[in-house]
Amino acid sequence: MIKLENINVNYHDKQGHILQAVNNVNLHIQKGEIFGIVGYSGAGKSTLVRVINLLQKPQSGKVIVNHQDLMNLNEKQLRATRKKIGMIFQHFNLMNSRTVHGNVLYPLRDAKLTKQEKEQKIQQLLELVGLADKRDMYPSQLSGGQKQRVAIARALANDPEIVLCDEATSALDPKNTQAILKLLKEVNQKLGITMVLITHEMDVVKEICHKVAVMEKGRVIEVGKIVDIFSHPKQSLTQDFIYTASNIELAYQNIFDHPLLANKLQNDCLFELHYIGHNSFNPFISELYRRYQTEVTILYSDIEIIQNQPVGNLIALITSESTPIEKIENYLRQQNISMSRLNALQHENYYLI
Ligand SMILES: Nc1ncnc2c1ncn2[C@@H]1O[C@H](COP(=O)(O)OP(=O)(O)OP(=O)(O)O)[C@@H](O)[C@H]1O
Repeated sequence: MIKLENINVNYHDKQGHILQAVNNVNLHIQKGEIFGIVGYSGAGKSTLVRVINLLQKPQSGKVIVNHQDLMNLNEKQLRATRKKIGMIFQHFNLMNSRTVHGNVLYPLRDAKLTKQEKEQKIQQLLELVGLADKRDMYPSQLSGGQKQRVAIARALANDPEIVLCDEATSALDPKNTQAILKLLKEVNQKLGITMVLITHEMDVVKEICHKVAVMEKGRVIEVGKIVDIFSHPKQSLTQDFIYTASNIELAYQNIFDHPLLANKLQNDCLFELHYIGHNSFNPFISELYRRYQTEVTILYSDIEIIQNQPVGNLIALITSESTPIEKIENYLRQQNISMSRLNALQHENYYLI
């Protein structure tokens, strides 16, 4: 559906220096997917997402949407294509002088529909986003979450095939964030709209995306299905993002600060285990004891359901007197449980070895 090939975007700063905001990016986004692009501020996410509808023209590369290279379109063709790509912004970008109804009507001003058809459409959209009773209100009379609902209705007015969401929930409180993510998911499922969602919050990605690309300094450094990325992140930046979206970092702090654990940490091996799918329910801890008389003390554990798959994380002390730890690692690997040993003595800056 969307193919970005070798995209490069450069900016010039006031001193005339070139800044490479997007550096040779290749992405393939399938029809009907919710695709997340995550990265810290300045990574190039907004620039990249604006390339998809050519609001930002790249210096080089191909932007292919529905088998059409947008770089080859003339202005009129591009305007028609852009109508099929809706956009939602962090700060809603509503017109304050128009009512909710007026904001949703605006993108329909040139549509080849009768007045009655337009009214019917607006009514349907306002019902979809749960704002039918607010149609005559002005943006200043709405909460942030309600404003974003208006923005979503407006983005859907021209029956887009793609919706680009630029930090759509970053200005909202946690409750409204959840409600807007739920609505976006519904829109994706009911209308089959492909969504590209940029954010600096891995929690948002975890909640609704099917796939994610991680960006750093203009480059895509890792891309994959959510479950794979969360269970086996390859890059340390990806791991950082995942840690911030879980309680694992706090768990480490508590573990290393705990006076009773300090001695134990000197003698026993501390491990981080990750597993996905059915393994989350396998009684592997009792199995380790039965097979190898190995004791596992769980210091932290959680199981999340990501894209309908259980994903488990565990921090545990493993005491194995008679069996070499390599044998245990081997056994767990056979169960598709990945295991990393932590050097507990370096706990100021704990690290995986
Ligand atoms: N119009 C511009 N002129 C010059 N530099 C720009 C322009 N727009 C963005 N940049 C720079 O390009 C880089 C990428 O910016 P971009 O906004 O795409 O990143 P981002 O990941 O979306 O960040 P944020 O989450 O803060 O919006 C940054 O260093 C930014 O300062």
